[in-house]
Amino acid sequence: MSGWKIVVGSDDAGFDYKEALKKDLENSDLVESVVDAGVDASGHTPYPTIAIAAAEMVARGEADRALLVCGTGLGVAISANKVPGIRAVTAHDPFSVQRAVLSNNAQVLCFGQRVVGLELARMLAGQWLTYTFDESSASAEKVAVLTDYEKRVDASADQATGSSC
Ligand SMILES: O=C[C@H](O)[C@H](O)COP(=O)(O)O
Repeated sequence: MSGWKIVVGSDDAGFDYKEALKKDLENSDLVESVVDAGVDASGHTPYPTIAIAAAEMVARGEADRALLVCGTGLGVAISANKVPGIRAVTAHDPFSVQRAVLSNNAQVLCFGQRVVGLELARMLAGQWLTYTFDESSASAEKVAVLTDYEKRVDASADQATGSSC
């Protein structure tokens, strides 16, 4: 592949880290493009708005991955996980970041600016870029349980509304 297409986003509590991580991503050979879903320096958009917008970009295939920051990394993860097809995690240690991709095929990584040091966050984001989920791994059938569940929920919603497609 030519490089990751990444969308970054944060609320005001994660803005400084989002800016620093965005710069790192823009300078990485492993990254093809970086889109910034906000906020800007004076922005006060609530974290769910930003996280959902970024996760929707991933769900639509406009980005491969999202890197999201709020105060704890929890709110952006909860929000991104509301978007069908998205697996978002908060991870502040190297093993969890690695397994988020290799075990869970998570497309969204979330950090808490009030939780993790900036240099550790930068290092973790750099490592995150080196991992790719192996669709032939034993983990794939476990992740498929999630996608199958989402399909079933979708199908029952369609049935309830009488939609046929
Ligand atoms: O998860 C939420 C985030 O940490 C957010 O940045 C801060 O939210 P709060 O102001 O409601 O604590």
